[in-house]
Amino acid sequence: MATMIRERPAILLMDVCKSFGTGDGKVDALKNINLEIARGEFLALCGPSGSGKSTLLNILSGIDKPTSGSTLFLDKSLNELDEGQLSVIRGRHLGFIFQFFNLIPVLSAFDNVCYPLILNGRYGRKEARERTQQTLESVGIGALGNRTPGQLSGGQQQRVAIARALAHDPQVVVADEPTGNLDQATGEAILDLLMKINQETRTTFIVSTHSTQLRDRARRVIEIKDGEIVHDVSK
Ligand SMILES: Nc1ncnc2c1ncn2[C@@H]1O[C@H](COP(=O)(O)OP(=O)(O)OP(=O)(O)O)[C@@H](O)[C@H]1O
Repeated sequence: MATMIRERPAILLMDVCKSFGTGDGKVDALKNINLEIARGEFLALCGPSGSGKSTLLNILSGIDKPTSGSTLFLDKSLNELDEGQLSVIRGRHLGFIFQFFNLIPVLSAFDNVCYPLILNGRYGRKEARERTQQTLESVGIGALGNRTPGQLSGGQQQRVAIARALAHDPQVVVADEPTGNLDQATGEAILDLLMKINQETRTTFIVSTHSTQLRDRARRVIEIKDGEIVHDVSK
C-alpha cells in the first residue's frame, strides 16, 4: 500500500497571542491564532485597518516575537532563536515586500537589488550582479537598472522591490499591502506578476491586502478581525 507523505508546512503558528502596551493602554493585537501555511501556497490576508494583519506578518516571518504561543518557519522554531540566528534565516529564506517600496533613493534600481545580495554574504560580487540583472529582467525592468527610484513610476518601483525580495531565491515571500500605493491597473499588473512567480517557482506567498482583486484571485483567503481569524477559505 502506498504511503502518503505529507509535506511539512512552510509556516505553522500555534496559539499565537501578541499584545502591545500594559494596563489600560494594552492592545491585544492577535488572540490565539492557529494557522498552517503550506509550501507553495498563495495566501491573501484580509481584514479592516487595525485588525492585526501587519502584526501577524511580522510574527510569522520572525521580525517580531509573539507574547505567547509558537511559530515554526520552515521547521525551525523561531521562539528558540536569538536575533542573529533569526536574521540569518530571514536573509536566506524570506523576501519582504512593502506598501511604500522602501527603496534607497540615492541608489540605482540595480544597486537597490544588488547591495542587499552582497550584504547577504552568500554571493560574490560577480554572481550578485548576474543575479540582480536576471531578476530585474524576470520582473520586466531589465533595461531600467540605471535609474534611481525617483526616475521610476510607482509600479516600476514596486517591481524593483519585488526583484530585491526575490533575488536570493527565498522560499517564503511576505508582502504587506503590495498594491496599496498603486492605481488599479498597476496593482493588477503587480498582482499578475506575484501570482506568476508563485506558479513558476512554488515560492510561498503571504500577502496582506485591502484589495478585492487579490481577495478574488488568491487560492486561499484568510480574514482577520480584532486579532482573530474569522474566515479561512480555500478555493
Ligand atoms: N508597536 C505597536 N505598539 C502599540 N500598538 C500597536 C503596535 N503595532 C500595532 N499595534 C496595534 O495593534 C493592532 C493591530 O495593528 P496592525 O498594524 O497589525 O493592523 P493592520 O491590520 O495591519 O492595520 P492596517 O490595515 O491599517 O495596516 C492595532 O490596534 C494597532 O494599533
